[in-house]
Amino acid sequence: MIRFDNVTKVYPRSTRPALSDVNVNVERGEFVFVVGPSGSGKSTLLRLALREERATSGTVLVAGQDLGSLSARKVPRFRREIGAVFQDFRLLPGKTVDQNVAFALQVIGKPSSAIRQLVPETLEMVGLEGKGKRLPHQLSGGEQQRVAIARAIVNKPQILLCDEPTGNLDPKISLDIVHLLDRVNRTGTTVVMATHDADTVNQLRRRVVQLDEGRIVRDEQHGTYLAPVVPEESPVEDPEAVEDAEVAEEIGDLDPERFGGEDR
Ligand SMILES: Nc1ncnc2c1ncn2[C@@H]1O[C@H](COP(=O)(O)OP(=O)(O)OP(=O)(O)O)[C@@H](O)[C@H]1O
Repeated sequence: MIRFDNVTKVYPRSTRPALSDVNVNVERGEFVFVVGPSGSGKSTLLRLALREERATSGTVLVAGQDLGSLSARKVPRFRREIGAVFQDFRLLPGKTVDQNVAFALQVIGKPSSAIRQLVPETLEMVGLEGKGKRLPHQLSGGEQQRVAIARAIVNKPQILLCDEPTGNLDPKISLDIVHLLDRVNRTGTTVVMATHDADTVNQLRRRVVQLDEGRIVRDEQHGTYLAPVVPEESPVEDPEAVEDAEVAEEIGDLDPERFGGEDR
């Protein structure tokens, strides 16, 4: 369903490849976590699969299409097969929940009778029944992400690509969202989710593809993820902060209150 053969991606004006000779094959119906530290290439992998970017070399095949030879004119039709969910939800702020989800169908010319049926059905599936008339700002973060998922799946895409969908949510809500994606997967949709979130990866025990500096370093069925430990920053490692501290000390030396200035 998604296949990368020897894929390398070097962004313009960049010397280091964002992805380096990546080979991965995601079968129809799989649920795959793409994990790795910041900058390891997770988003780049998803952008290539969505044809937002093109590979510098190698072949990207998605839903039977070779994306290297797909003309720009055919990209919109290709994207209809694919739902996408992002960390920042990307909802239309002036439209209600119903309208946000319906919009995804209107742009592809679905008749209004189908829209009237599909929108409530999908909102029920994501647990948002009764919230269709609200605007995005009247929802919690977790609920907004459910709207984004409803919008992504309302057209029943073959593939759902999710880039850090739980990045802005607290741990319990994140787990609810991942369980929802798991349910979507069980309806037959292939799901690929990029994440830093080790807890949710370890709860689900699905396939884990781990990237490091643009290379696949691990690919395990029923995998786990041990997120790298980021060393704590030393409070005085910034040279400007050190200079500020020294200046503050000098000013302190001149502080009249500290040196009997009140006697002057
Ligand atoms: N549009 C771009 N132009 C140039 N370099 C880019 C661009 N997008 C990403 N990169 C670089 O490519 C590398 C991989 O970035 P990418 O966003 O794919 O990583 P990531 O694993 O998704 O990171 P994060 O978890 O922080 O989102 C990084 O070195 C990044 O700086």
